[in-house]
Amino acid sequence: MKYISTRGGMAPLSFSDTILMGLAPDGGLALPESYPQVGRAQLDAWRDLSYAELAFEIIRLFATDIPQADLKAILDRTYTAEVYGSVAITPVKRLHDGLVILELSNGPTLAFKDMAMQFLGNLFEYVLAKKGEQLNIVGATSGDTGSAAEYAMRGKQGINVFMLSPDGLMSPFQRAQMYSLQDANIHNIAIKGMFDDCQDIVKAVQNDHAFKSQYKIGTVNSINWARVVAQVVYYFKGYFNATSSNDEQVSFCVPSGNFGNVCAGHIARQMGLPVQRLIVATNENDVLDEFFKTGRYQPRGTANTWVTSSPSMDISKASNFERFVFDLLGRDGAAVAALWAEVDAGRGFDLGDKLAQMREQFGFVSGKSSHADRLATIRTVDAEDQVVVDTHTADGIKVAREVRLPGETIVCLETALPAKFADTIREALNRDAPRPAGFEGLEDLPQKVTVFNADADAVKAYVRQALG
Ligand SMILES: Cc1ncc(COP(=O)(O)O)c(C=O)c1O
Ligand SMILES: N[C@@H](CCOP(=O)(O)O)C(=O)O
Repeated sequence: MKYISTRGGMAPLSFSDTILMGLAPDGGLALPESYPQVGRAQLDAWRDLSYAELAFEIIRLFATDIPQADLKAILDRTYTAEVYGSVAITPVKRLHDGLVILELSNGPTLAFKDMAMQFLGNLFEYVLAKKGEQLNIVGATSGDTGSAAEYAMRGKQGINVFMLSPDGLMSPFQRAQMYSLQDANIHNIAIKGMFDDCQDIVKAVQNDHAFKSQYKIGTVNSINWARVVAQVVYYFKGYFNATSSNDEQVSFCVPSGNFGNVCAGHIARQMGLPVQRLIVATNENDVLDEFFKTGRYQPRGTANTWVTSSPSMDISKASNFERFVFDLLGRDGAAVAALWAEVDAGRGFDLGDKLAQMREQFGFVSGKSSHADRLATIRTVDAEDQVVVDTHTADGIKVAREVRLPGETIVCLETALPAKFADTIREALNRDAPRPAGFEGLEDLPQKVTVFNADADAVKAYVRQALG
């Protein structure tokens, strides 16, 4: 399997080279030349596999340059009950009205990011050792990618992490999770701005080809194909867990910001997983909801991106959306490059003529949620089902209930645990969120962070100095 760029300007690359590359040299994102097709016989054979076995069956279709025994060993040591709290890895629970919650947040940092990031940490270690190389990651987070990456990469040989986060905008728990790490290979940089400013800096660093090659810069954001492919696995597992036969169809409702999670769902559907609809749920930052309702894609600047109580989705420029548009446009890289030139010029674009195709061929629908909706959903799920959900998962449940069709099975992706967003849970329920063992006193630990303006050159100077 070889990888190409969404902007059409990259010679095909192997899986291992793709995951070390980050952004493609033409500024696009990597995708496989085609999606492997999974038929009924394969689904039947996969239904009862363990999570690690299923991950192996799926990822080996994409990671064709890694010897199978090595890939299997990496996956066996990644998806364990010790790391994810149970042998099920991603159990499901059913709400009284039949909605299914797919638990993705039982990993070390209490968010769905651990599902792919733990794999990426082990994969980087393996690939770097084979190639005798090192990697310096410059990443961006709105709250959860950062801690998941730092926990997955801390102490790893040949890897340094420089993680940019929006200064003062993450929850106190999220800040403490990242900034309390004192490992020598972890560098936290708070940017005076929002997540989109951080991600713009990451892309500017990636697009400085001389700097990128001199300092061996890589990514852990969903820019990195390995993140997306590892997320494809839990759509298959969620489907098997939520159904009793491969004759059934399900829909997935996905709290969305950078579009990486639902992009993995789109790829699972393209591979042949029986997915009826992919429901994109946004918070008040509703650029994606606007797109799926009107076809108009108009990313907003920092001044028009709101600080909300589902802060990890405070994103107005969804990186992975480009991967979906590439498929929507029949994989025409030149057309994608032209659309993103419009985006870079601040004009956005209009694909209103493709609305029917988005719904019928690709199964996408969307909805949005507000602070009041979030609080109401947290309260009703607690009262009716005795389950406390986090603010982002609540956005998904709200939208799923709003758009659900008669008889439709909707799997709502749980993207974080409520302990990470304690203030809003207290506001909704008038009591504290349950806090998993091991996180007592987290916010009282000493913190280490450097603050910069949203300036790519300042970040590059910091990286240069830190690497000596
Ligand atoms: C808790 C939580 N929910 C939802 C999202 C949105 O996911 P995505 O950016 O993959 O769309 C994020 C951030 O990515 C998150 O951290
Ligand atoms: N919500 C994310 C934003 C970055 O998303 P990614 O999937 O591209 O890493 C976060 O928590 O940082």
